Amino acid sequence: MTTSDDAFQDHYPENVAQCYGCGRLNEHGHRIRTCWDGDETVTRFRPEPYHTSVPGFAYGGLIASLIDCHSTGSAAAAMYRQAGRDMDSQPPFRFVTGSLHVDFLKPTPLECELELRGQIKEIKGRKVVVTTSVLADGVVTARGEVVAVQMPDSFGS
Ligand SMILES: CCCCCCCCCCCC(=O)SCCNC(=O)CCNC(=O)[C@H](O)C(C)(C)COP(=O)(O)OP(=O)(O)OC[C@H]1O[C@@H](n2cnc3c(N)ncnc32)[C@H](O)[C@@H]1OP(=O)(O)O
Repeated sequence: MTTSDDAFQDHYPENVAQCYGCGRLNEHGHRIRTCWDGDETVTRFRPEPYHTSVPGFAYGGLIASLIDCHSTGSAAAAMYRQAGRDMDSQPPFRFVTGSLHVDFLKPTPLECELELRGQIKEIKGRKVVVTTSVLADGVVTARGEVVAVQMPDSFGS
């Protein structure tokens, strides 16, 4: 059962909850948590000092990683929402990243909480396209677009 305090990632089945970006079971990962805010999705994340690129600013790979997992989580939630289904219902919708595009618009400061806001651009068949903005103190510093595709049964074989 989904409650208003739950993050999408709280509902990932254990076999997809190890992801470095979003897996709640990965103690070394970012463990991002994403929720709906109306028709947008929101993740808040505070970088650590070791996420540095240029001193004082966040590493671009971190930003890309946050956009990636924020967007795949948003894709899954959007698919459940479109189907009128609870995120714990079966069979699960599991998404992987087909494509990740990131524009770094401004340096992203390290010492503030980042807000990621996602919008569902398209849902078509097994594909969901999500656009995600990264905001630092209300200023958009990066923008990404992710094509998330439902994991085929043959994934990895
Ligand atoms: C609650 C549980 C949550 C579970 C959530 C779990 C969260 C884990 C998040 C992990 C995030 C990651 O790092 S995932 C790890 C990194 N990613 C991967 O390893 C994925 C590796 N790639 C693949 O396995 C495959 O290429 C796939 C699954 C992405 C796509 O292969 P496919 O399944 O054969 O796809 P296919 O039928 O050809 O295409 C379906 C549609 O997607 C489009 N499409 C496919 N690939 C691309 C692409 N690279 N760029 C653009 N678009 C693409 C096609 O044009 C088509 O659109 P149309 O013609 O219908 O319009």
